Amino acid sequence: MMPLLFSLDLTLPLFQPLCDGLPAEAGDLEYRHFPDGESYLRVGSEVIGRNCIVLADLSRADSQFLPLQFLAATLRELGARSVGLVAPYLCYMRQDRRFHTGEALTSRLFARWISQEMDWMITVDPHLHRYHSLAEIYSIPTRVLAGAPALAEWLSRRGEACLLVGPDAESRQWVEGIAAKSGLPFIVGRKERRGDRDVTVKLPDITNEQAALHSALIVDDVISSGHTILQTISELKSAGFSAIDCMSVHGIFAGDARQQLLNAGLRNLIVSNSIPGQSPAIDLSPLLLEPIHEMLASAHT
Ligand SMILES: O=P(O)(O)OC[C@H]1O[C@H](OP(=O)(O)OP(=O)(O)O)[C@H](O)[C@@H]1O
Repeated sequence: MMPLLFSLDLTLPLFQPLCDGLPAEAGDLEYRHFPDGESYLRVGSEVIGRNCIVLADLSRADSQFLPLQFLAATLRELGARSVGLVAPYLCYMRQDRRFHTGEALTSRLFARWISQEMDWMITVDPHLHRYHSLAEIYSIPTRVLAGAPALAEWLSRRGEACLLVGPDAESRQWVEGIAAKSGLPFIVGRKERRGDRDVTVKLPDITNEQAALHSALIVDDVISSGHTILQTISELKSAGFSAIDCMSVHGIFAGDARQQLLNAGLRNLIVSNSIPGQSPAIDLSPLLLEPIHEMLASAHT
């Protein structure tokens, strides 16, 4: 029997491609709020003995997490055979240690709560910095997919020579992967973060050959406040680059970050459809289909 695909938001750009591609039956879910703001959920589909997949946008997790947990727990109570989570963007990964005494280790707490309600989880390029794998904090089977091949494919379709630029050491993995596929040169900068919106990015010396390209493409995993990219744009402008683009797997764009980046002279802002509402150029659904099948198969064994 086909799996059931549920989401609290049926307008998520990945919902229909996953329904069609898996294929999966769209789960019938009523989700609304009571006048006091509390969530009301009612599952209309018969879920007994069925594999259920929940597609979730976690880019605004503080309002999205509780209804997600209500949904997963309800599917389980109603007799679902398994409940798996597809969270293309995985939130709460940046507080991966106590930087100051007494801080909440939110990455670990979030992972514990998700692991209590879900049987498995698939995500794309989670911010793994001081953790080496999700298994350090998630106790359920997880699968991490790399967005870089999809980014590289977009780049090869565009066919414009450019210098690939990673703003910080963490971005090296994506920039290097894309450079290997495209044969384009790359550099990686050094970032110092002093606060949420207080970062400095310093790029290494740029060779004459690299500068002669005039076109640069900044590659990063996630854009939040946009300050990492703003700093990188400023460095590239000082080095004489006239066409600056930015490509990121996850475009969160907190506040007016998107507009600030465009005002700073960014030519194109290329993001995937992991998060709704950003005119995505890169479709992640082809990446997700096979891993979801594999998770469903292993949930049976
Ligand atoms: O748009 P912004 O608000 O600048 O945030 C996005 C940046 O933050 C993350 O790294 P972070 O600076 O958290 O570094 P980390 O690898 O030390 O966690 C991420 O890799 C981006 O580079």
